[in-house]
Amino acid sequence: MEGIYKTLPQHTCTWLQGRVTLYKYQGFWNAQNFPKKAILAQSYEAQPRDVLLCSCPKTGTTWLKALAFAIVTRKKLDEVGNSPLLTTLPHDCVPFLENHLEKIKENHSNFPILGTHLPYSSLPKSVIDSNCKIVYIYRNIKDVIVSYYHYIRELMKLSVEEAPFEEAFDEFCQGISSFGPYWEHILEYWKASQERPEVFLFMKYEDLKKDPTGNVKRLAEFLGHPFSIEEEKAGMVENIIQLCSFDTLSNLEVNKSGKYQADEHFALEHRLFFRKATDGDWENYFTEEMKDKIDKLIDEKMSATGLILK
Ligand SMILES: Nc1ncnc2c1ncn2[C@@H]1O[C@H](COP(=O)(O)OS(=O)(=O)O)[C@@H](OP(=O)(O)O)[C@H]1O
Repeated sequence: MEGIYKTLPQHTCTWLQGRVTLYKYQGFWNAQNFPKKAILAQSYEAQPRDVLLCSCPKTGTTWLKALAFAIVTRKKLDEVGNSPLLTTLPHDCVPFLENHLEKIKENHSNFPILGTHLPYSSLPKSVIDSNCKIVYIYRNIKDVIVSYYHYIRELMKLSVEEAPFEEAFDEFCQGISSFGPYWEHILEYWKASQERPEVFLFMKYEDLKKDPTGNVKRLAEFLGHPFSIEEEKAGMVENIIQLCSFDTLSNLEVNKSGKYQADEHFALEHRLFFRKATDGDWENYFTEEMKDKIDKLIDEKMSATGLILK
């Protein structure tokens, strides 16, 4: 299993000065150690009450995990101010299936919610067979590209001058990015949601920003933990929104320092999960030509879905 990546199509990222090579495994690009992680994750025996929070990187995963965790654990706390989210990175509250299978299994009876960036076609078969609920979050592709660019650039310790954005953009448009092609990742989940709408909730990062109250209530209902009238009157929805907001989370000591141990070889700083969280940051990076190119690409790939990624 160790050497499986050697047989796969590969691409060395020139914009990262050759420091990263991605491999195409089961139709999606990823790091060298991914096939091993995916195969392990696919051995997971899901239970019908499991809920998966699924996403491509940089689309709102951290935020969605925080919200789901706060919603599901709220009754165990005297007040929101005691939440583990104040002292724990959201990715450690809701672990990734592909990174922390053992931890998920240990804690499963207390908290059956897990996160994953796995494409739909790579999910454990048991997730489909058990009809597990799936929340899928996606985001405007242009802001995803900018977010991804800075995230990987910082991981590789390169400055903006050392990592040309134009090349990163071109690569992303070719579908070459971690868990990319981005549109294929969305399309697989979207198609599955057309076949089994009852187990899917699609959420959009920008919608969550525009209407946090409506979307958090929708999420809570889908997770099977709707807010009671008393809770709503007591401001529980707003408290959770506030707790999970970018301002709160990004200013916590735990999220400013500390390292996330993605696996036994790889750790990254918590702060890299929190950058700017603004909509439309892409306007500071895209030329008119880039905007036209990506709009055309997305029209081509997504027009049949009705999902808006621009
Ligand atoms: N609480 C909260 N609210 C709103 N936005 C948030 C929040 N937490 C993180 N972010 C922003 O989400 C972007 C990171 O995406 P992900 O969480 O999907 O990244 S990852 O896949 O977990 O690596 C990244 O976006 P950019 O700032 O545009 O880079 C983060 O800043």
